[in-house]
Amino acid sequence: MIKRLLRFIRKLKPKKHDKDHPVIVDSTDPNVPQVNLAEQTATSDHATEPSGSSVATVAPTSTELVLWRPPTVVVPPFSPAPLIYAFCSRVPPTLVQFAAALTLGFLPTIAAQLFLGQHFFSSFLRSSRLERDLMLQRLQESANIAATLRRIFGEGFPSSQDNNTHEEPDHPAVPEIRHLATDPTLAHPAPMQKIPSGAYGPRQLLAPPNVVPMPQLAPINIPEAQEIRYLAADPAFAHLAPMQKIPHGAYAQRLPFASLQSAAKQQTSQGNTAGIHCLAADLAFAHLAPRQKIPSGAYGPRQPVIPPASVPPLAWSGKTVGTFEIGTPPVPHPDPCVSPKKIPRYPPGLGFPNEQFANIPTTPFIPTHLLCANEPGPAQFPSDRFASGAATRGHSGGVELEKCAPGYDYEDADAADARYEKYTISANVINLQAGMYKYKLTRTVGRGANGTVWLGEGARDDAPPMDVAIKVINRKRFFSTWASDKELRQMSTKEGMKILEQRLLEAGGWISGEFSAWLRITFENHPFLTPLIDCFSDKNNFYFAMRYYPENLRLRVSNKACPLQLWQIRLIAAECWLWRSCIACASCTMT
Ligand SMILES: Nc1ncnc2c1ncn2[C@@H]1O[C@H](COP(=O)(O)OP(=O)(O)OP(=O)(O)O)[C@@H](O)[C@H]1O
Repeated sequence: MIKRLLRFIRKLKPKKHDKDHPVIVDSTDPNVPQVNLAEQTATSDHATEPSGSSVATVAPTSTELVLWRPPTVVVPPFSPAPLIYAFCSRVPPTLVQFAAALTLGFLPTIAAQLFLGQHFFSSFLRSSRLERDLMLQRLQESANIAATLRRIFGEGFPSSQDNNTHEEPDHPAVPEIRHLATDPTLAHPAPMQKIPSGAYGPRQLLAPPNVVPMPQLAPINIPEAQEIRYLAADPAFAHLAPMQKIPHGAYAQRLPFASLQSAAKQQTSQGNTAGIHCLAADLAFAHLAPRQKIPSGAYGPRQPVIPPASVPPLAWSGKTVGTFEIGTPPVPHPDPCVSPKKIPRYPPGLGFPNEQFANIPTTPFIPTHLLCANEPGPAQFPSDRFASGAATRGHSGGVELEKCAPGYDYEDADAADARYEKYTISANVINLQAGMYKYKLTRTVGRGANGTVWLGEGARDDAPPMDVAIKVINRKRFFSTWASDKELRQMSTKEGMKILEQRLLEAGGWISGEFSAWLRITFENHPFLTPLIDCFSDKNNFYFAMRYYPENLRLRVSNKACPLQLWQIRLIAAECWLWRSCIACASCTMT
């Protein structure tokens, strides 16, 4: 009796569904997304019936691997189902479907499967719609990143179509998900990847990937934010790099961009640069989120990586960079035994040089005061510092710098250490000496809104030379960009002087702001912005010395000797974009 019962139950058991079997989709069901239907019908061989019930033979796609598929049945063409649907429009469609299946002669169990399947299918689709919205949002962010990339790298940057072909070939996730699902050591990610149990058969141990073994290195404590870089640069995991670049927790919360932005602002105000890195990585790889939910540690502890010999040292002559880094590494002092040069606390003051500029009138307008970060505001600013009568006109086109106001000892200022001392030009090389440092400026490398950047070699007696870029801001030219010609011409009047005083304060405030922002960047080891090495001034110019970068991003990308991968560029672009979007807030806390 029991045996007969078992045989009967076995008979009732549904047949294992076959991926080649057709799927019944009901286009009248509001829970079935029309997009999917359209895609399926467009890409598959199918017979559509007038009622909207269609039978589609769908080739499995990468998305289907994570989709739960309802049990499948074959619906013969010209089935009476449409008629039944038409007459029973008041009955819930799933029940109608159940009845229809029975009418068509299906076993009750299969009909029931269809009924249940419909429920599962619709509830799954609801969650999948969320995924799709998320995906759309991520795509939008990707588009923004792509726009940033194009802004940085110009039109030479591959379009999004090229991106897809490089980064996401047809079905890159399929073997990966299979591996994860079948690998017992990684079985724990499976539930998060929505892979139904047994979807890929019994889980089997995979052979280890064929990679060069890593030399055994002492484990080091790598901050979370760098994990992504190490993982991708690690030869043992290089095969995972195109798909697996997710730092720990990056997707714990999937943040929309606005939240990312405010989180970045918060991290910035706390000086947490590692946090910003993490957020940037989240942004850069968010498009992978729906498919990539691999918890940290899934691939064992990360190891530091010795850079390939082909990676050239970036800037410091005679020095190699210790690890393969994408962003701005902290600038090492040329000689670790020598304590870094003290950077002046305040920017040098704003004055007028004894130099000829056609647009500057000869009326005496002689500021004698050095502007500092703690300068009093305009109301308390001593108006007598413009010693209109005291100026001596050295020549027809310019004004001379007056001596410092009595009581103001320039030598006492922090900037005094680094003050310009010698300035000679020989054989097209400009020699500068500022404190213990000597600089040889050989050529200009760029021009910005406020000054010119020179390439130079910086040296001090007790340390090896280093490449530096020196931004030279000419005082007079700089000030003339703050005060209009008309305002400068009015300086003989009291009102005109007031305006100029205001302009002078604004200009000094800008220099002070630039200076304090740079100091903060330097002392906080900012990940994306270059630190200040030295800062000094003379009566003509302000000098800001920083590390010299022989390549800009565009050149770096096209450098064939040490090419950047698309994901690295993507990360850099995300960092730029995120940083740019919150720099306004950052600068208000910087200055
Ligand atoms: N550290 C550096 N190493 C190499 N080249 C540099 C460096 N800094 C600047 N340059 C070059 O000099 C150009 C001008 O730089 P600068 O910082 O003056 O630009 P900017 O930000 O437009 O100026 P500003 O800050 O006055 O608005 C850059 O476009 C770049 O080509």
